[in-house]
Amino acid sequence: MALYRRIPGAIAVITLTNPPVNALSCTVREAIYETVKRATADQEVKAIVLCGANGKFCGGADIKEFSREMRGPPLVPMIDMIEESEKPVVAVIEGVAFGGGLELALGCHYRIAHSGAQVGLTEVTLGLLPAAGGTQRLPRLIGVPAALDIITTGRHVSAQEAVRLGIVDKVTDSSAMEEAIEFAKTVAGEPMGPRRLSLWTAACPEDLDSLLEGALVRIRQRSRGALAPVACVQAVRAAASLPFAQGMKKEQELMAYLFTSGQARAMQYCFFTQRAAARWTTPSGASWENTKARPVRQAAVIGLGTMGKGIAVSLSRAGIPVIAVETEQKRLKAGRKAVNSMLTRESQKRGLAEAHLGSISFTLDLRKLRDTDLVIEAVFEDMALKKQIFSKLSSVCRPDALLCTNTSGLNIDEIASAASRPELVVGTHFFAPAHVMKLLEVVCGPRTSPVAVATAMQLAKRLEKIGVVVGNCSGFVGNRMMRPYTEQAYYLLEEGARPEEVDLVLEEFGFAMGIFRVMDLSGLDVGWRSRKELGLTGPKLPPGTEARSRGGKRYSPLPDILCESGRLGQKTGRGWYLYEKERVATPDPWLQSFLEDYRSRFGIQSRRVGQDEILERCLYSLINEGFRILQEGIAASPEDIDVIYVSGYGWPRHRGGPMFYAWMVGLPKVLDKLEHYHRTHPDIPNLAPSSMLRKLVARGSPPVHQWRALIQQHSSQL
Ligand SMILES: CC(C)(COP(=O)(O)OP(=O)(O)OC[C@H]1O[C@@H](n2cnc3c(N)ncnc32)[C@H](O)[C@@H]1OP(=O)(O)O)[C@@H](O)C(=O)NCCC(=O)NCCSC(=O)/C=C/CCCCCCCCCCCCC(=O)O
Repeated sequence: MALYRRIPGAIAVITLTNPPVNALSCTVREAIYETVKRATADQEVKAIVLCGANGKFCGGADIKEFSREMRGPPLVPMIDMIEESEKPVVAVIEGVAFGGGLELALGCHYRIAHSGAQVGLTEVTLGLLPAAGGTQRLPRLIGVPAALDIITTGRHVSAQEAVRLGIVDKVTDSSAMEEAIEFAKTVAGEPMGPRRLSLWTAACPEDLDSLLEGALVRIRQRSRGALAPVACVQAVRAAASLPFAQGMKKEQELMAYLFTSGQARAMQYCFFTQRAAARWTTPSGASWENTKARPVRQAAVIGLGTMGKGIAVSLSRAGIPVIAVETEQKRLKAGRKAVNSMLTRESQKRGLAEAHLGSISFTLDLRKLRDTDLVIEAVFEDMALKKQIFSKLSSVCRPDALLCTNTSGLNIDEIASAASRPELVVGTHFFAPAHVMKLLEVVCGPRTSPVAVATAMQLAKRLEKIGVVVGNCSGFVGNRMMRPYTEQAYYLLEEGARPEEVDLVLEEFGFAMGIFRVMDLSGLDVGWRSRKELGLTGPKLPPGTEARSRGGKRYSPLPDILCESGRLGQKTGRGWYLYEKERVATPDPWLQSFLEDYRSRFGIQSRRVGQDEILERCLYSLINEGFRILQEGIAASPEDIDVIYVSGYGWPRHRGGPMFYAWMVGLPKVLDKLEHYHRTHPDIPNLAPSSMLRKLVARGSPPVHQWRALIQQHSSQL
């Protein structure tokens, strides 16, 4: 709703009241209409102040309403009505003014912001465009180049930048409300014509075409295949070249197109699932609601390799004092130097005073950890070493200290077995670079206690990461699903495809990088080491093992051969591609002839592999593993899997995540294709459709949010 009150000085104050973010729901829109009409009709009122309850102006349109039939007054005429008011309307921007919230403020004649506020036209992040006049008013207010950036990226703009750009008229450190009331009194009675943005012309650079073309190039690099940012560019072009009314018509047309696109649906699904991941539960009945996290006042990180450094920086940035431990003086010194320079860069980038960072001390002495609340071990992926550390930690740390292991796939339960308090051992799978990447898989072993899960999830929140609770299995959720995906990519090469063909298909799907470019970037030796560890290649491989088969299943030795010949990816200048100029991947003629030799050595008839087959085999095998993960209870819901893939594995947001994508494609189609590919490749068990997929198809392919109920009938590892 919107509350109306009249205050001394002939001012009407209208307060949007719809917790938690004062979204513009049907009821709120109705109330705005009514209260603005009341204020404009009231002879005693000379000016109107529009604000939001609880220190937040407005979080925009109510996103939940987008999936229902639209009811109530639309936003556009409501904002027009405000702009047309003869009495000045002053928006008080505290907290946030996002999406429709900022568009509402742009319809007001003045905007006063608190210094801590943020504004933005965030619709593009939801697969939409600012269709309540935002694409037409913002360019008129601040010029086409700045508006284009804000509209196509959806980025959050600080109050300081907003006043610099001219989005808001004034910023204050004290009460924005009081400031606005006093200001409203001074402009009461003035003509409002010059303040109506719809009557302005957008300041436009001479070479509009090259500005817009440049934006499209950046969009293609950042979010290939996404429709919304491209539509945003078209709408801004209309603002630059058409009268307001025609620009608004274009905005509405583009919105109608986006609104009904699957992409908007997928991105709104991502918005809600990301928030839902914080509401974790386990089948034992423990949940975010009934389990209290332990306070973390001091933390420690063991190991200052790539991951340890990033984790230490993340903790410090969250204001948590950290003790960083290494085993050798030389490594400690190098780690300290690297961490300190990362922190300096961080504080410069974020404008943080060093005082806001948690202090980091560096030591070789594990005994210094006796008072820490939480330890994150981040040494190499070596089970024996990790167990040794956990055994030592048990004797050094307080009995209630939480012991976390940063591993990308090792057995948490086995690590916990080395600790005297296995219930306080939890896996924290950070993603590299750990101070940048948003995802944190919180891995529960069978003995992990609810309080350990709650504390790790609370930590994720403090680190501004998206924590997702997962069960314990090799690779957990994310890396486990990557295996069948990468294996398919190798098999496709064996059968006739080239790395650049596979990558192109995946990049056109929306991944920033295809799988072969990703492998080259992270180093082919990462996977090689783990395959050697598993005895799939290298010295542990039993003599006489067939080159292309392991345990009766198809195996591709391609990546092993590449590693053996020193092609480890970007770092060695060659991998699946050639890197003559640093980081630029070029198809390598050597690889092409190597693949031809390989195929003839093993009698493989090379064929042209179509784009559909590349996409389906790679993605459906990954999705199929996702269904197995659900079946085994390693993930609590399909939504959790999707959050992991979108926030940690570069899955395009406009495709919603693998499980959502499967549903959008149609579960019967996914099943049908998997059956077909499994018939053609019976030696690839990953292609055999999972029973969960079959079950969902048999139940009529219910929407993703209904799967959880079906899954709960299976056993859970969480
Ligand atoms: C920064 C935030 C605002 C707050 O962050 P934080 O404090 O961390 O809290 P959160 O956990 O994120 O959120 C708290 C809960 O609030 C829920 N929430 C947040 N924002 C919204 C919202 N806008 N609507 C609904 N619910 C919201 C959130 O889910 C949390 O609840 P829960 O935990 O999940 O239960 C942060 O929340 C944030 O960033 N929010 C989103 C801000 C945003 O992006 N806003 C833009 C929204 S879109 C918009 O405004 C569009 C405007 C123009 C629309 C014009 C008209 C549309 C209809 C036209 C149709 C025409 C097509 C016709 C087709 C045809 O022809 O058929």
